[in-house]
Amino acid sequence: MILSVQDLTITRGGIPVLEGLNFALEPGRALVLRGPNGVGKTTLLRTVAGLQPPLEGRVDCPPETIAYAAHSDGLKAMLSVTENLRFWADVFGQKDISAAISAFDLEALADRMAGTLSAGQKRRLGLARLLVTGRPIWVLDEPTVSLDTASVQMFAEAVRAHLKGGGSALIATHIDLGLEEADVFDVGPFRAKPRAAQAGAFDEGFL
Ligand SMILES: Nc1ncnc2c1ncn2[C@@H]1O[C@H](COP(=O)(O)OP(=O)(O)OP(=O)(O)O)[C@@H](O)[C@H]1O
Repeated sequence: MILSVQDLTITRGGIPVLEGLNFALEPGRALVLRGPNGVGKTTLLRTVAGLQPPLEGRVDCPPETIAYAAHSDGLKAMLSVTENLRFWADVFGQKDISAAISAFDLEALADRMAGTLSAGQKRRLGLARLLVTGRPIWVLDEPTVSLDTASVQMFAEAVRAHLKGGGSALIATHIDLGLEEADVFDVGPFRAKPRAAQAGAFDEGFL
């Protein structure tokens, strides 16, 4: 499944933030989004994931092919690690959670309630969820926040395995993931020129 973005202009709070974006992401490829704080990377990922419409242009890719991991982990605090993964596997119609547990070294934590995990352990569990979605296109917003060096490598290995299996990944990050095979797209030059705010901003619900 190819993700294609054409002549995209995106808004936040009704104000255009990035414009004239064009890129494609093919199976087996990773694309790292770079750009300074506040430039619009999160807004771009939300638009690609179908959570908000673009102001102009289009995203060609069925939203049901995308697994989106936002800043927040979205874990169920009162469920165990295993129960969290089973829950998400059920949502996505998948059966096997063992690969997700081993890819993110969660065996020793399998019976712990998610709410009792450390920040980095929660992040590992949040990322392990990607593996139980069965979805080919991963759209990831700052996936390595709270991760130590070994866990960043673990994450990079999981992405690499996903690419080898024909998946793809669009990742906004400020750090070096050690994914030499990834392409890099600096969105900084695509800052939108000032325009009047659009009426009826729709994204306040995401605050
Ligand atoms: N509800 C809102 N109303 C108005 N402006 C907003 C709203 N939410 C975010 N913004 C602004 O939209 C711009 C784009 O934000 P976004 O989160 O997409 O940036 P980012 O590139 O992901 O930043 P970072 O690297 O800090 O995560 C920022 O300047 C931000 O202040």
